[in-house]
Amino acid sequence: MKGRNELKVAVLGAGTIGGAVAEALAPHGPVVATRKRAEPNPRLEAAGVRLLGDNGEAAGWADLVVLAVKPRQVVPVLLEVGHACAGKPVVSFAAAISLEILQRSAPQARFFRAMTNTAARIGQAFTVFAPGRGMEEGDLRAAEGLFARLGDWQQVEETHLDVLTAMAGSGPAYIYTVLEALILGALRVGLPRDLALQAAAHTAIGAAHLLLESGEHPAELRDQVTTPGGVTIEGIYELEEGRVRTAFMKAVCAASAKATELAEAACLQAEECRVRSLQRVG
Ligand SMILES: NC(=O)C1=CN([C@@H]2O[C@H](COP(=O)(O)OP(=O)(O)OC[C@H]3O[C@@H](n4cnc5c(N)ncnc54)[C@H](O)[C@@H]3O)[C@@H](O)[C@H]2O)C=CC1
Ligand SMILES: O=C(O)[C@@H]1CCC=N1
Repeated sequence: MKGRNELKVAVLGAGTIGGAVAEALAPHGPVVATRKRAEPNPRLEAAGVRLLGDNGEAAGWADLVVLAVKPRQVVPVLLEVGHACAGKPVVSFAAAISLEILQRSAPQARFFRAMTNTAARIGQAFTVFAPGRGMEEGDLRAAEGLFARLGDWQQVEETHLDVLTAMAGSGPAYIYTVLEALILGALRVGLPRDLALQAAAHTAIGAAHLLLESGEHPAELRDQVTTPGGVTIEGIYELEEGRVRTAFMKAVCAASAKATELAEAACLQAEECRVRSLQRVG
C-alpha cells in the first residue's frame, strides 16, 4: 500500500458519518463519495470531494474504500461492489456488522471494522477498530492514517465493538442530553442562553481533559469539587435521588444489547441476500 497522502479514497454512503469522513480526508488526498441519490452537495464539493452516482465506479477507482451506509445496506452494497473492492482494504463504520459478515460478502477485500462518532466532523472523534484477516503490509498504516484524521483512535478486539458502539458511537447523544439538561437548569435560574451553553460545553471539555490527563478516578475528581456543606453536594444529592448513575448504566447496557440484537439480525439478512444473489446467478 502507498502512504495515506497518495491514497485515493472512496466513501460509499456520504451521509452523517461518511460525509464527515470524506470532508476530513479531502484536504489530504483525492476523495470520491457516493450517496443513494447523487444530488449536488455544496458542503462536500467545497471540501474538494467528488460525488459519483455509482458505487462500483467509486470503489474501482479507489485504493481504499470506506463503507458508511446504514447497517441494512452493507451486504447489498458489498454484493454490488465486491469485485471492485478485490485486493483492497475496506473500512466499514457500520454498527453491528461483524468482520465475518463483511468478509463473507466480499471475500476478496480486506476489512477493518470500525466505530467512530459525529465529532469526526471536526477531527475530535474517538475511533476504535478491529482488523480482519489477511492484512497486507501497509494496510494497517493506511487505516490508522485515516482514523487519525478523525481524532483519537485505538485498535481493539472485535468482541468489544458492540459495547463501544453504545459508548463511543452513541456517546455524543448521551453527552448532549446531559449538556441540554444543564443548560435548561441554568435557564430556569435565569442565566442568558449563550452563557449557559458556553459554561456547560467548556465545563464538559475541561472535566474530560482533566480525567484523561490526571489519571485519577472520576469519583476522586468529583470529590475534589464537592465541598462539605457547600454548593456541589446539593446538586449531587438531587442527582442521586434521580438515580442518574443507574439511568446512564442502563442506557449503555440497553444500547449495547441493541447492537448485539442488530448483529444477530444482520447475520440472517446477510444469508438471505446471499441466497437471493445466488438464485439470480443460477
Ligand atoms: N450517525 C452516527 O452517529 C454514527 C453512525 N455510524 C454508522 O455509520 C453508518 C451510516 O450512518 P449515518 O451516517 O448516520 O447514516 P446516514 O443516513 O446519514 O447516511 C447514509 C448514507 O448512505 C447513502 N446510501 C444509502 N444507500 C446507499 C447505496 N446503496 N449506495 C451508496 N450510498 C447509499 C444515503 O444516501 C446516505 O447519504 C451506519 O452504518 C451507522 O451504523 C457509525 C458511527 C456513528
Ligand atoms: O444509533 C446508531 O445506530 C448509530 C451507531 C452509533 C451511533 N449511531
